[in-house]
Amino acid sequence: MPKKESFIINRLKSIAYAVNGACILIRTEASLQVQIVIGFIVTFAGYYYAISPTEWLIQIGVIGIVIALEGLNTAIEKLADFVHPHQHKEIGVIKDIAAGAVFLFAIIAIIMGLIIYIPKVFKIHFGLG
Ligand SMILES: Nc1ncnc2c1ncn2[C@@H]1O[C@H](COP(=O)(O)OP(=O)(O)OP(=O)(O)O)[C@@H](O)[C@H]1O
Repeated sequence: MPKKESFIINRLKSIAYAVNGACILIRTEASLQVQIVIGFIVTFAGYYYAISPTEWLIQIGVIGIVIALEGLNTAIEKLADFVHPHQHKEIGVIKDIAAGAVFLFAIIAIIMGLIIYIPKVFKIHFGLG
């Protein structure tokens, strides 16, 4: 009977697998790379417009959710291609739905960004508010 590995060894292995997955995503997925660049741009904007600690928490949370959703979308696309490598109407619908979920949250993220930044832009650049 194979020796059961300790709880800690198993957890460390899980972290190593997850880090490997994150590296694959960052290296190979253009859409995720775009999201990361946008994440850096809004982080710069956060410093520039001196957003509050609560706004930082919201902004970092939203960036994290967008990147995580993009990663899950990629996993669904790869799974769909592996299970059914040829064109199929249902595979198309499955991929569209996965992409649609990311898109819906991206719209929410943009609205949240506008709510945070529009008053600051008007105050700093137009002296209003
Ligand atoms: N096997 C397929 N059968 C039917 N339609 C497909 C299939 N593969 C892709 N499609 C259609 O093409 C769209 C784009 O699919 P694709 O896998 O290229 O994703 P993508 O959004 O371009 O992702 P990425 O650029 O990250 O690879 C899908 O949303 C779907 O409508």
